[in-house]
Amino acid sequence: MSMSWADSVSAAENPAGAPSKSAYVPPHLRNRPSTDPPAQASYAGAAASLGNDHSGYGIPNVVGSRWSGQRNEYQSGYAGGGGRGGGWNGRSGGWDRGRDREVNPFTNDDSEPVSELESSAINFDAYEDIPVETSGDNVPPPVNTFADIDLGEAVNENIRRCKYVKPTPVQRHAIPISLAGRDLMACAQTGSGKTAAFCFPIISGIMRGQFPRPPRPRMAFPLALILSPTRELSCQIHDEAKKFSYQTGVKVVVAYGGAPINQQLRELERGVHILVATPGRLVDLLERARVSLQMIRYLALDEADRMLDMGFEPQIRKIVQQMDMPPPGVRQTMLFSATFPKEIQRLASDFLSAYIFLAVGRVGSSTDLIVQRVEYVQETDKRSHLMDLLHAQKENGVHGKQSLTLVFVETKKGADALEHWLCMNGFPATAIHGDRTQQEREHALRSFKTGHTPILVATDVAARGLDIPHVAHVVNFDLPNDIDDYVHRIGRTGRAGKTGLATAFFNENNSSLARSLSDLMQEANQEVPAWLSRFAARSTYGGKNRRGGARFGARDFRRDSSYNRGASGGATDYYGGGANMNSGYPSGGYNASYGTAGVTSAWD
Ligand SMILES: Nc1ncnc2c1ncn2[C@@H]1O[C@H](COP(=O)(O)OP(=O)(O)OP(=O)(O)O)[C@@H](O)[C@H]1O
Repeated sequence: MSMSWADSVSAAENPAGAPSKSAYVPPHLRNRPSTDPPAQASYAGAAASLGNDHSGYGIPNVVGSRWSGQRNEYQSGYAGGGGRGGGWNGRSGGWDRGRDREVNPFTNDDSEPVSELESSAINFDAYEDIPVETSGDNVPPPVNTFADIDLGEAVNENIRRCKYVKPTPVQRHAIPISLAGRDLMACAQTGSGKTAAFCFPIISGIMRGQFPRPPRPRMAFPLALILSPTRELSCQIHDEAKKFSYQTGVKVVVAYGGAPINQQLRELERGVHILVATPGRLVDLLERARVSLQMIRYLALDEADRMLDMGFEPQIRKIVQQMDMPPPGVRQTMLFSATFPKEIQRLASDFLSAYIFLAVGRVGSSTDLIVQRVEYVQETDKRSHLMDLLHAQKENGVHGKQSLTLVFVETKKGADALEHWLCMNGFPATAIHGDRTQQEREHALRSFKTGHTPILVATDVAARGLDIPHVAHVVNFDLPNDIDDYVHRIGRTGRAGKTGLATAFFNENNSSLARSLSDLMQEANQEVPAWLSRFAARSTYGGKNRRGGARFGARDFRRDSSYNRGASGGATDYYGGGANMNSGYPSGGYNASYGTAGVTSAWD
């Protein structure tokens, strides 16, 4: 089957101000009447300024009168896009303080020097004919070029600096949907450009929006919140968002655990429009009353299914539903991932209002840019087998400075042990896992990215989102229990139209994964070894396998008959029936309930 990207180129359960009895109430929320909607009027597009006249709150003046003579009015209106009156036009709008301190993010790239060139060399032909499905009411049509989207000149200039020639398929569909002010649940394959798909509309919306003045000094009132599950991913999104927002005046700040909080607090005090954060550190900042979410206009969850699974859901509910964030419908919410189990979709719908579901490629599928191999290897033979692979790579010249190998293991101890063993055997390796200090984690990643240590041994902490150029080979030394984790792990290679290789060591311990692995490989046009098919035939779906007893492939859970029967009126509330399918999907869905996916390694 051809699998490429087609078009080439509650209202919250517990609304703000009504924390549950047992919930922690930060000082700035205490004694608030429970019915007080946070800054409601401001979200109606009322003219207000985010200008900072508070001492010590040095954020740029978004639409304050001081800048009125320098802005361009945006003529193309977007419903719900945050108002039209204010647009900034790149360099003419900017920070009233600290502007000249804005470091040029395009000269501050610690990745390989070739990376910029490669961005422009994205192989869009690889993405022909990918199935795209949208469902929901009045889905805005996709665009073909960045010029078709009115993101503003400053953002367009940054797109050119990034060397993005045309939008990837998920960007073609997701950006117009978001610019139209619609909530979105988007599923697209690893490495397909989801970060820009949610960053561009947020930046553009903040640039053209009119927002009220932050009510308090010494407290940060971001307009947009981007949550991601790991520190490294948050840093990466922050770096990307800074490139996309360079010289727009939109200020992006990152907050994540393991790094000194005082530095992050100082940064926040200087002002923030877009806060990129890991959930744990954000909860800390909220509890210290140093951040308020009452002005949040945009909420994006990257790796949304991970953010809503057992490990993170309570923290996310606390942040989104139990603090002072405006409810769905008032804020705009965007959920992105490469995988979206139906049970997680169901949970996620609590956070969304009349949303559009977008699937580019089959939900949870892997890209066929990645050649997948599975080898039968007993536990005791894994090290020597890995050594053979690495030796072969060396001999074939695949393993050079530009080609990196990422080796996934199940445990932190296992990562330490394998790193040590590889180094002892003459293979320059480093490791990343949750028991390492943040400094060690960052050092390991840098050393890997620059090719100094071209082998990185990692737990699942590195499985999601990380965009490391030149990862030529992903080895699943230990396979995960969950097929979605496998999809994310192998997705560290074969990104942005490039090809990659993924090798998995399989043995009896992985029997429960056999069927979903075999289905996934078949679906991605990979050769499935006969022995794996035999394992698959013997095994049933189950255990921690989220796909349950269904056929591979999933879609908007609102289209399930069980959902429509079970939800009293919910089906019509959520899903207006306007489904758009550019290509057929198998009728099977997820039948089994979502299991307790292993959350072992230290996230955040
Ligand atoms: N329009 C574009 N043209 C060229 N390159 C692009 C474009 N959009 C994104 N990229 C590049 O593609 C790579 C992958 O993008 P990104 O990290 O956003 O993928 P992703 O879909 O979020 O992946 P994952 O599911 O693993 O998180 C990045 O290096 C990014 O710079």
